[in-house]
Amino acid sequence: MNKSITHQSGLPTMPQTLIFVTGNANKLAEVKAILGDSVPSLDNKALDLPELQGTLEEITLDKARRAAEAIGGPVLVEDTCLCFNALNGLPGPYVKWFLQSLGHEGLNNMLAAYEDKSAQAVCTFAYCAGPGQEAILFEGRTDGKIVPARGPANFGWDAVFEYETGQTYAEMDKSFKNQISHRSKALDKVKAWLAVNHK
Ligand SMILES: O=P(O)(O)OP(=O)(O)OP(=O)(O)OC[C@H]1O[C@@H](n2cnc3c(O)ncnc32)[C@H](O)[C@@H]1O
Ligand SMILES: [Mg+2]
Repeated sequence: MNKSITHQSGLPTMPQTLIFVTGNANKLAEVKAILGDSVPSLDNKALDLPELQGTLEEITLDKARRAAEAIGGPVLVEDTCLCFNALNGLPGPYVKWFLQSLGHEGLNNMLAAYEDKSAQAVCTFAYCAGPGQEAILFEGRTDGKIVPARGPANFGWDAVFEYETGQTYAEMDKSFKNQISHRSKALDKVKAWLAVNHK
């Protein structure tokens, strides 16, 4: 079994609306585009939840727990990491703060001392059925490399993450990004799980 998905059999089906808690409008747009009508009861709430420091699993589980407490019902959250292989996975879950402080150029400069510019984009969704319930994780990873910024700069580090096609995420058609991205790989697993467990 894929260790990033923890299936819980025998869970009751839950007819309530599932709330995707994110303060990030770009994430929301991609999630809607990828899921389409496959999860008809999905709604959104923009909360900027405090995020624990730790491994990406710990951070996402804690985020889901806090979101379920805030919403009082079933929630979906996700945390996105950008992991530089030369830096043993850093900045990882802290990329938001590195990007905010250093910009695209700074992210490139972090790798100036290394020949290895390879990186992984990692998306971890967590589903939590409600306050006090254990969350379930769904992970997707896409390999790429860090390059000087190319393409529109309106979504995070899209402009510095180059995929194997030679395009950065920012240079791609949105629909192509949504076929190969870390987020779409994680959402494939979410979709399959929700189809069985959340009707
Ligand atoms: O409310 P939440 O969902 O937490 O939204 P956020 O923007 O705070 O997102 P994260 O905590 O997951 O931080 C991830 C950082 O990576 C950025 N990011 C997320 N997904 C991305 C993607 O597909 N392409 C480029 N940048 C992305 C995002 O803008 C943040 O700077
Ligand atoms: Mg966040």
